[in-house]
Amino acid sequence: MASAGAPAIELRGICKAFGPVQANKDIDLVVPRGTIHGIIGENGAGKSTLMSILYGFYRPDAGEILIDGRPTQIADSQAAIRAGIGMVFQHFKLVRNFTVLENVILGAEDGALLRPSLSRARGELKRLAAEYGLQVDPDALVEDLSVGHQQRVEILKALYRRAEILILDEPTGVLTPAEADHLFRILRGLRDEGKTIVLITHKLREIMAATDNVSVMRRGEMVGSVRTAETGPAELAELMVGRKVLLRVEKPPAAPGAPVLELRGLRMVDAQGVERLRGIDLDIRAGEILGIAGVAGNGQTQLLEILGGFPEAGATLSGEIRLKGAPLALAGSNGRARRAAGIGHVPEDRQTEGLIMDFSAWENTAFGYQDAPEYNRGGLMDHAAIRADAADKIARFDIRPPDPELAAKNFSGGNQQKIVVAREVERDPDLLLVGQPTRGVDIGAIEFIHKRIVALRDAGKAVLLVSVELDEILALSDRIAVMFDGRIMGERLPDQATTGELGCLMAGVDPATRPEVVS
Ligand SMILES: Nc1ncnc2c1ncn2[C@@H]1O[C@H](COP(=O)(O)OP(=O)(O)OP(=O)(O)O)[C@@H](O)[C@H]1O
Repeated sequence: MASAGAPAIELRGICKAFGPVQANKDIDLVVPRGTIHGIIGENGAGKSTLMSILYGFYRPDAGEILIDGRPTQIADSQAAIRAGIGMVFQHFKLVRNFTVLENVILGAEDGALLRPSLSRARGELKRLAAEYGLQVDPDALVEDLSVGHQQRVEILKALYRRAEILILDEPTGVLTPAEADHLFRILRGLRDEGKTIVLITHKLREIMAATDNVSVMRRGEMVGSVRTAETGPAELAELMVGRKVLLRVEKPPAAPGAPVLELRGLRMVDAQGVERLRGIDLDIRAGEILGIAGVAGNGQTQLLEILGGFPEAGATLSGEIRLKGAPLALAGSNGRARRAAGIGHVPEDRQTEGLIMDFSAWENTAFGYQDAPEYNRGGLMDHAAIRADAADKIARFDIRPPDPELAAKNFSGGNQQKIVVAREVERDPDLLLVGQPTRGVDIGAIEFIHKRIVALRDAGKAVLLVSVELDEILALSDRIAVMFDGRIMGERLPDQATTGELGCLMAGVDPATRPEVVS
């Protein structure tokens, strides 16, 4: 039995070090039952480490965990599940070629895939889905589901295991705005049923909209817990970063010059014969930021990959790309050749495309630019020069920990992103391609990355920005193009576009022809 009135979670004096890095220092945290509790903090502040301790992935070096008032040892994730704790990770842990039902029961029951238990499980899954608004077809293969639906499966998996506490790590990073709204409705529903939710996010908007209380971490320490109703974004930002943060982008009006990138009739058919780009015409001028808005999966990824010089294997391309008036090869190119031509590229997925995760930070800062004269001496790569350059970038971008020898995989997500941005922006490219530049990045670093992108524009460079964050598109872009189903649905100026209008274009509806759909 739970002690009446005891908090769902209480952490006392939790400490955890990774070598010299003290990821959690003497952390206390109280999460009352039946509440949504936000955890915020800069990249590398120790949020994921703390939640991984609660979920049994790491053993703390010191400290105590109480669940419902009872001291509880959580040696592994099975123990966490027994204690009623479920976790939804940033990168889902589903088996892609299994059905929803198979994924939900996998590991939850003895003899998991036996028929009788399968039919019982199906009934239970349907009940949970109906009760919490988590509709999803039990027989669909996970690989055929949208990201939002895959996340529902993760939540259903936790509920099926009778989780009373649900931890979500950056759950909206991969969702569309509509999917994110739906998720928060679900979380409020779960809270109202008495469940306890812990939400890690970098988005203060989500903290303000969805949480009851919020705790702030900085550099491994817990610096404060407050009731959400009694605080605001500016105060939270300051607590997180330890200084005032501008929550908007300051930029002078653009002064566009000659076209840097010209696309004419760019088409791409993938190896399965699906037409992903259906004739893209775009111009980007020197000194301007063109933002491409759109729901993920409408061709933005393919566009960036082609421009960046690594189109999907087996794709057929046609059309024309010109960089400063000179034609660029469509296929048969590569990222190094594109970079040498003056195209910098911050890919959408830093882990698979932006970094080599097992390589050190210093090696990664040269990735794609190995041929640069300053990195080579006497026909050999000059490791000392690359290391010195990396140390300089680490200092100027405040990458933490400031250790050039650390493998990319051992940096937190936001610091990994800074390594990629530092490498590409510092090269002063004529055209910078940026995909989701601030995904998983804290607000201090967002401010910094946005400033660097604007500075590049002000130095007369062209920027192509792809982001699923409409706020980011609106804040940074000088012009906005909306992509839907492999086409440009329309172009708008940011100060003339409403989010309703952009939302319509993102859903494939042109408000110019159907004005009744824009409120
Ligand atoms: N397995 C590991 N080995 C070495 N260092 C690690 C490991 N896991 C985390 N760290 C370090 O511990 C610190 C805390 O990382 P953690 O991932 O908990 O931060 P976070 O607050 O979740 O960051 P982010 O918002 O970027 O996800 C960081 O300095 C990170 O580099």
